[in-house]
Amino acid sequence: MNNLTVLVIDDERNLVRSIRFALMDQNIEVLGAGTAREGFELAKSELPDMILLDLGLPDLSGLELLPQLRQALPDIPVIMISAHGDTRAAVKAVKEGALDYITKPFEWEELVMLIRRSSEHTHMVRELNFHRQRYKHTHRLVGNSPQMEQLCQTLELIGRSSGKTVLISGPSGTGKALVARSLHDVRFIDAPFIEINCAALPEQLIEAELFGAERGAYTGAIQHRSGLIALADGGTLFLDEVGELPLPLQAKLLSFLENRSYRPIGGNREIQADVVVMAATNRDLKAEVGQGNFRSDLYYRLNILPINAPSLAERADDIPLLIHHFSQHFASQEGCEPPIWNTEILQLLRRYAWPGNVRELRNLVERITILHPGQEISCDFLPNEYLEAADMMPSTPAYTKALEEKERQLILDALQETGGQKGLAAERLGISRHALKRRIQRLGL
Ligand SMILES: Nc1ncnc2c1ncn2[C@@H]1O[C@H](COP(=O)(O)OP(=O)(O)OP(=O)(O)O)[C@@H](O)[C@H]1O
Repeated sequence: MNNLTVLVIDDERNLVRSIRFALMDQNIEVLGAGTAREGFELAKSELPDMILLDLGLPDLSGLELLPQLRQALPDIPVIMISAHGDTRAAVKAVKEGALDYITKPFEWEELVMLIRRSSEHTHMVRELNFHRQRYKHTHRLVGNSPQMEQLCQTLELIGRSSGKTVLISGPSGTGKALVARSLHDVRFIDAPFIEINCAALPEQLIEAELFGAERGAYTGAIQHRSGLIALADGGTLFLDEVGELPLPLQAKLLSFLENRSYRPIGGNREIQADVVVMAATNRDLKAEVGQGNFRSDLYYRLNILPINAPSLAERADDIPLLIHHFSQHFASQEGCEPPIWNTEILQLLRRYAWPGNVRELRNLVERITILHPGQEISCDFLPNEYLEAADMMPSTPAYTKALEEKERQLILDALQETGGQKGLAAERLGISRHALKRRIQRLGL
């Protein structure tokens, strides 16, 4: 772990000393304060990575100091220290903004785990805030890998240009629709964003949807119908899956892109529309041109400002951040606690190939958040296909061995401390009994 600084606000000097001693070999520096006032001043001057705050202090109670700390230093997580029988107050503190609580006397491993978790949490929150500040308009796109930074920069540049035609390419589920929406947000404050999926409707309907139709233009057209281009006037028209557009309509779209005017079905006058056209495709349009499925003139007309949405495997560095983001999102949607993903599973998911890209990741996180709220998530929670696929991926043997060794030691310690009682040991490790059994078998213990 990198150097961390923890401020312990507790009037038991011995406790501060033993925490300092216990955390020494973890590279964690411990500062101590015996009163609320002293703690508050030290927190402001030293800006520790987290604060351990006792509920009972001589001047103010921990519950009284907590809101002051949250207000002055909202980025620093606070973990409450409670004595036995004081759980109710600790739970109240968590409701009022503390990240967690720990009960005296501590289990040192539990304390280290709590500190580690909360430091990861803070790190993620800071990363997300930093990213959102940097690219104000593209804040919907989560990720801070070099690929995403590059993408956000490109979006800011194109969004501020006067370019009116953009082609967004990339595999399915990489966020092309989100890219289009972010680009729209860079350029417009309050303008329509109109979307159509070219693969979802038959040819005749797409034509009527896009260009509109005059009354009596075809059977069933009993009144004049405005098209989506008219609705998008002054804003953006987003053509999703443009590669699926039938050839006759490709010609009509090309004519619109060239003249920025069109004729509704059955109409005899040209209508002007000031529209930014963003088209997205998961096909290789150039290859489609070669095969005669896509008009080359339309391809070149669309491809003036190309944007490439990278696959998730290409930007695996973003996976932990995306998992954190979606866990928070679904937990707040469901009104539950987000699950806690352990390091092992994050490593495994970084190595997985993600054929369904961010959409697949989002679905996985949704499922796990709903089924296992607030739980610590290890690889045992993953469907088999992930384990099998990740097993096939190369990982360094030294890494795998070190991980196994660590796991073996943790399990042996837990079993020894609980006199070999598997149920208790599993509880101590924060995993299910079944998961513990599987690991014992796998590690040949
Ligand atoms: N960088 C990202 N940050 C946050 N959410 C993302 C990101 N990329 C994609 N998503 C989410 O993943 C899901 C799929 O994204 P989207 O529909 O934009 O992909 P797409 O490339 O347009 O897919 P398709 O080609 O299948 O239409 C959406 O729920 C979207 O919100």
